[in-house]
Amino acid sequence: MSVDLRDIGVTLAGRSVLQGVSAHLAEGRVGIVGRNGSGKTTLARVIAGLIAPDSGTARIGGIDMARNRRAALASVGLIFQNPDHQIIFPTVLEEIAFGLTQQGRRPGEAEAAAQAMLDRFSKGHWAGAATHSLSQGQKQLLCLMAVLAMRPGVVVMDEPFSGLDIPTRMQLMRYLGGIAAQVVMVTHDPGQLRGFDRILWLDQGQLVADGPPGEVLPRFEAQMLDWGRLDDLADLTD
Ligand SMILES: Nc1ncnc2c1ncn2[C@@H]1O[C@H](COP(=O)(O)OP(=O)(O)OP(=O)(O)O)[C@@H](O)[C@H]1O
Repeated sequence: MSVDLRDIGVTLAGRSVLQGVSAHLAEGRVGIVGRNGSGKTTLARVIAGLIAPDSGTARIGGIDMARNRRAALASVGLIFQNPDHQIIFPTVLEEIAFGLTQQGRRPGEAEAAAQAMLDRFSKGHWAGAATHSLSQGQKQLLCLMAVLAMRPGVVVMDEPFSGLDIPTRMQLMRYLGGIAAQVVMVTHDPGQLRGFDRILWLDQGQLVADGPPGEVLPRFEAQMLDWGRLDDLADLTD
């Protein structure tokens, strides 16, 4: 799988949020970093097909999102920053099985695959649990399991680990390390990008660096620490 972004521009509510973002992403693990409001979530949504760019083209696996949206969407899964925006079913098993039936699997088969995904994370006992009764972190894990169960070619994740405890995070990172899908992950934590192949650094809607983690992350961290040392918070707002 690959994600091809050419000269992407996005304007939201009259404000330019992304400008001239171009990158051909063929690497297995791609991280997106940048300050609050730099456009990371917007870019993740463009890649996942939730936002059509105002200019430029986005292709997934060679398919132009604007021309064949259905085919492009079939190969990409998005894990939202806020799980409450993603969960729609009353029970955990239904939530995971739904996507699988949408892919054409029979209900019994979908439920068996959903149960297998739960077991994979030692959460088999969650099957009948009410989704609204889960904690935020548990909901986040549920969303991850639901998307991963569909085996998308590209998984786009927006701060997927923020609510997870350390053992669950480690378990999930190990799992992600082993899946065949291309992973595109937005995070504020460079520590989560160990082992990644490529990092995109966004600032004020533009790509300011694009390269291997060893090159991009030390510069990013140094810049963030420099800005963090400023006492005047007004200097930090855009
Ligand atoms: N629906 C919207 N309408 C108007 N402006 C928006 C909308 N969504 C995002 N923006 C603006 O676009 C800019 C980029 O937002 P985005 O959520 O992509 O940033 P981000 O890098 O993901 O931030 P964070 O790290 O805080 O999650 C921000 O200035 C934000 O206010």
